[in-house]
Amino acid sequence: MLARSSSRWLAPGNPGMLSPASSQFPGYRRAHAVKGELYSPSFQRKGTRPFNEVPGNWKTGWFNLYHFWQEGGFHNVHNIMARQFQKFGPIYREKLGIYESVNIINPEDAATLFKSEGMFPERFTVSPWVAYRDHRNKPYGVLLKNGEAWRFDRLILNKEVLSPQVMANFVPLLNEVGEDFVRRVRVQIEKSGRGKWTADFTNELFRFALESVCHVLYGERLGLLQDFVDPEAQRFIDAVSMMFHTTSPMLYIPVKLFHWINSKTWQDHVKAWDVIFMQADKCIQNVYRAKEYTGILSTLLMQDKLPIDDIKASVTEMMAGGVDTTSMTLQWAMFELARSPGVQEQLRTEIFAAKQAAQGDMLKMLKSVKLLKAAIKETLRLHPVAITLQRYTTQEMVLQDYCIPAKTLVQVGIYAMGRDPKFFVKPEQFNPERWLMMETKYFKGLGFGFGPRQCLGRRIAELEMQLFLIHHNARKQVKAKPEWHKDHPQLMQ
Ligand code: HEM
Repeated sequence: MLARSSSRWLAPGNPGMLSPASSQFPGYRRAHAVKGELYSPSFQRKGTRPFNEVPGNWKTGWFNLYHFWQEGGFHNVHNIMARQFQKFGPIYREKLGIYESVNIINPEDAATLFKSEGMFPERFTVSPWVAYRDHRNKPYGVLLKNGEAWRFDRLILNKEVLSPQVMANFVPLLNEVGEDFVRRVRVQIEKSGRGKWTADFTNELFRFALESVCHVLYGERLGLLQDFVDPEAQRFIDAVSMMFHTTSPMLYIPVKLFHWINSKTWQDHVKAWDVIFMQADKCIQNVYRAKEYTGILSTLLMQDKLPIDDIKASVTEMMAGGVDTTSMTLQWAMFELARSPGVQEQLRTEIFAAKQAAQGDMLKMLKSVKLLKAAIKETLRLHPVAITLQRYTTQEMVLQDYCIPAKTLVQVGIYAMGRDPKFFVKPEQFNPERWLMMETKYFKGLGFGFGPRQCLGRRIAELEMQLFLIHHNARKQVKAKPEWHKDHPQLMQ
């Protein structure tokens, strides 16, 4: 049940967000590190070491890719990367298939990178996602755009999706779904007559997450928390999983090749995106019919600041991005809490006190659950949705004394950083309090990315997870069986 999600959103190894060929936007040239001719390898600032001396295996891309797949490839990328940092130190250069990058782990280096990212930060290109849109002639949303076009859309979307002013609109919508989920679990437990409920919890949480994100996007309930689930909605969930699943094999090899030979992976990828776009389109059509304000989509449509096709593209991306991200994080949070009964007890005490003080005012309550927020941060430290954050350097910079040319793909290994004792004391321990006490959190809490290109759905995700965990932990503590996991070592990986 708690196997690492095969559908990680945005990792390097996990595809991440991507950039289309942005040559369509004048004045903005797509940065791409792969092509050696974009920089001079001999570039070097005084007193620093040249780029070609960065340690790592970056001379044999195809050989490395072969080894990468042998070691479990995409599904093991987090461990492979942590090992590479141990082998080469805090910076290494690698080439996998056609992609080359410089990988860093040190928070100070992450700060150097992000502080210089400029107005148009750009991530790793997830070529299969772009290839699908080009194949079906669909517009890119904010996830896939770059340059001026990205910034224009992003600033408008930020106001409706990320700004503190709109949070109050989301709380009742997400609260309702969180309450319903917990109610459903209790009903199922009672119905079973055994005091427990056996279910495919991953899928239950997928349904919860899709229900939540759709409620804020479309102001509509899909009815996914009922016993009978619309098969179309389940198809959407399966399609999101399939879309991620088929992305990884096509990451480091030119997608054109898969397309050209019409491989099964490419066919499945196209089918998955077709279902995602079709379902999103259906939801969008329903909002057109609604008469009153309902959710983010209708606000964007009423404002009329973005072309309808661009709104649809970004809303579709948000719908697809809002499923396995929050659901997997919640699953990991519950796993960590279950094996740390002391922390769970503290959380319950905090939630109980906040509830008493807030007297039904959810917004007020959310302001006073610091440990809960820290627990989510701690979950993302140990189990980040994205294994790395990526940026193309906008200028020459020095990292760990090495000169890194402009337009180089640099990946911040946030999974490896989160588990390194140099940056976190006793990193293997789930200890949310570290986020409340730590003197410096400088560039360490990067689960949602950083800067103007950080996760657009961050506030929605945070609220959704906080409200879920509030309802999940709102009951009086039933004495937990301590250290049950010792009997289940396979769950400890
Ligand atoms: C636990 C939940 C989530 C995590 C950990 C997460 C993490 C991330 C990360 C790391 C990025 C890349 C940021 C960067 O490069 O600096 C990202 C981007 C993005 N996320 Fe999330 N995400 C989550 C949930 C969501 C949800 C619920 C939505 C939609 C409502 C969403 C929509 C997006 C979009 C559209 C982008 C691309 C933004 C852009 O390129 O401008 N995410 N997310």
